[in-house]
Amino acid sequence: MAARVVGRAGRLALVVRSSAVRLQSRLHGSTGLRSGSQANFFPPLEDAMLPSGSFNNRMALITGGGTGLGRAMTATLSQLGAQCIIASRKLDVLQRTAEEISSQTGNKVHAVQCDVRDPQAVSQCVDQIEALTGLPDVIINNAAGNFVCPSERLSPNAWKTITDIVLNGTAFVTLELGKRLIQNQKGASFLAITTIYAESGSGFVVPSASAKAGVEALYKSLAAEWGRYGHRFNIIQPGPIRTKGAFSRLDPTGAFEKAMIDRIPTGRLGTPAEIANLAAYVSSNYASWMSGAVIRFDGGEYVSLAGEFNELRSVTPDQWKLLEAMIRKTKGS
Ligand SMILES: CCCCCCCCC/C=C\C=C\C(=O)SCCNC(=O)CCNC(=O)[C@H](O)C(C)(C)COP(=O)(O)OP(=O)(O)OC[C@H]1O[C@@H](n2cnc3c(N)ncnc32)[C@H](O)[C@@H]1OP(=O)(O)O
Ligand SMILES: NC(=O)C1=CN([C@@H]2O[C@H](COP(=O)(O)OP(=O)(O)OC[C@H]3O[C@@H](n4cnc5c(N)ncnc54)[C@H](OP(=O)(O)O)[C@@H]3O)[C@@H](O)[C@H]2O)C=CC1
Repeated sequence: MAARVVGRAGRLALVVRSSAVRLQSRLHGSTGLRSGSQANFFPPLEDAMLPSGSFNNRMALITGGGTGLGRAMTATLSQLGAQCIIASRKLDVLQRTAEEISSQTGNKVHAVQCDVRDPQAVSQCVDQIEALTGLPDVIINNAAGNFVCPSERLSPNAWKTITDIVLNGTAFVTLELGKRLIQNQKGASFLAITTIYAESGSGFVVPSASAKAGVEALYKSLAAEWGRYGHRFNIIQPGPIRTKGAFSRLDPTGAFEKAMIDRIPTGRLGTPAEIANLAAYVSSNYASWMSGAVIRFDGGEYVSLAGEFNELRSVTPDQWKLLEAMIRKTKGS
């Protein structure tokens, strides 16, 4: 009896799988029933969302603002009236970005060299910022380092490098600015960019997952402790958004991109402009009651990965009839 049931279930699984695969390949090539077409329902809007002038007379520091998502956030804040300071290791990259954005928006963008792993460099960077613009009203901790690597291949220095940039770097920038802001009785909005796997953990990016989880604990803790000084602390967890920095280190051959898009319910990657709009909102006075928030911004990828029955999306209506009939026939336990 048991063998008959197992046999029938096995045959059904085969039928379900092979017809799903046939349908998938007819619609979308070799894998992924759902990628592509549903993305038409979710077009990315690229223009700045907040009213122009929302950041007039405000100073914003964006770490890692020379490239990728940090650059997009800088462009949006600058367009909305902020005077921005971008800080990271590569001064030439920062200066090029600063000039490009300033020339488009008409608002000054300052480039300051800083390795966030070095607390002394961070302190000197904040001295420079104070001299250039005064203490910032908006701080976005966006700088990060990452690469995919089986954990058994990680050297102690590889671990230290990622955790120093992501967790210690964020802590050094946040504490240095926080202390000076408190001394000057000035409030500010702090935002940290983490990732969806800060919550779940993830193999093959273990130093990054551990450090980003630490950043989330840091920001939630300070949201509770430093509200009394006028500081808000929030977190955005982005899903996949194409940047050279991330994709060259996490999917160097491009082999995983299609499978990744297939599991995103909105059927596409995010765009830098979309996350820039969210970061601008969270950092603006429109969000002055938001603190301690963790905002997942991933097109639905996290819940899609988490639900153990989500693969049933590939079951066809005819197969559902068959499955339902089998389930209804079951009596007792
Ligand atoms: C499934 C498909 C996925 C596709 C895309 C998914 C998108 C979703 C993404 C989700 C989260 C993303 C999070 C991110 O943070 S993305 C941002 C990535 N950007 C960066 O990393 C930019 C900055 N990175 C760097 O500068 C370097 O990559 C760095 C290695 C992090 C730091 O550079 P540097 O200080 O120069 O460090 P070293 O080169 O001296 O290396 C230090 C140490 O680390 C070892 N190491 C370096 N690379 C690797 C590697 N690939 N594998 C193993 N180990 C590595 C290196 O050997 C050194 O150790 P040791 O001295 O012991 O040799
Ligand atoms: N793109 C994506 O899909 C996702 C990205 N994220 C997060 O978004 C943020 C931006 O990533 P993304 O734009 O994709 O990648 P990038 O590689 O473009 O950005 C990382 C930035 O961090 C700076 N940086 C690295 N190390 C240091 C350091 N020691 N000191 C100061 N700055 C440093 C780099 O500048 P420099 O080399 O000049 O120092 C670079 O500008 C990161 O926090 C990342 O974890 C999270 C989830 C998904």
